[in-house]
Amino acid sequence: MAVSLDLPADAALAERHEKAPAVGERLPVHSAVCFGCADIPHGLRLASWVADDEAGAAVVTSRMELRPDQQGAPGLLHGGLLTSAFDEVLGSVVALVTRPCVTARLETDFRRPMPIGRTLWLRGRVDGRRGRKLYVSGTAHLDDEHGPVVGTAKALFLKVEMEHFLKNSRPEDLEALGVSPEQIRAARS
Ligand SMILES: CCCCCCCCCC(=O)SCCNC(=O)CCNC(=O)[C@H](O)C(C)(C)COP(=O)(O)OP(=O)(O)OC[C@H]1O[C@@H](n2cnc3c(N)ncnc32)[C@H](O)[C@@H]1OP(=O)(O)O
Repeated sequence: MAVSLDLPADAALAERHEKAPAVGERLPVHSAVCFGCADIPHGLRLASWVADDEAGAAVVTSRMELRPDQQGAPGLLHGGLLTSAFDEVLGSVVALVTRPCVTARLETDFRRPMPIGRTLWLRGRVDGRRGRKLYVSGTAHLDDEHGPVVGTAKALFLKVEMEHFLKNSRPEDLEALGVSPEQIRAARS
């Protein structure tokens, strides 16, 4: 049975970490090869900024230009790429609260077609936190931040330890980030 993505009544407010970027700051690319945020030809190339929230929760706004090589139906964005974009935006906003985290469950509702050549503005918010679990939600708007809603998402992210990556990621990618082969071997022994 699918686990609920609804915010539990006893979830705590999820504010930005004291060392996280401030409201208005652009988020740095978190990896030079990330499909979501890096400036690579085949990537989504999302640009993201920290946004304000009345209640003080962590919020991120992201922009995505819809390119001809991202089509599913003729002239329209492939649906899986909206889900990928939400994964990036929601993963980025969660990282303002605590890290590292991974997506455990992500649900997308496709509300309107998304024409190629237009711009998507996505917003992600950490609605609350309970232990390792972070409950997040997102909206995607066409053309500007307050444009028509074309998609919505809800997700659950889980905080993990660095061992998650030391045990599971490809060794050469870890080594490219400065992790030693000894650290990788120790985590896997
Ligand atoms: C600066 C960085 C910016 C990053 C932006 C980009 C972000 C991109 C994020 C990603 O795409 S991450 C890649 C996609 N995700 C994964 O590869 C995760 C694969 N899954 C796993 O590794 C494990 O299933 C996971 C770490 C998520 C959970 O395993 P654990 O062994 O740590 O958790 P456990 O099974 O003990 O479950 C802990 C709780 O979470 C719940 N849970 C676990 N998996 C769940 C799930 N899939 N759906 C719902 N609930 C889940 C589980 O029921 C339980 O609830 P309770 O504590 O209430 O009993």
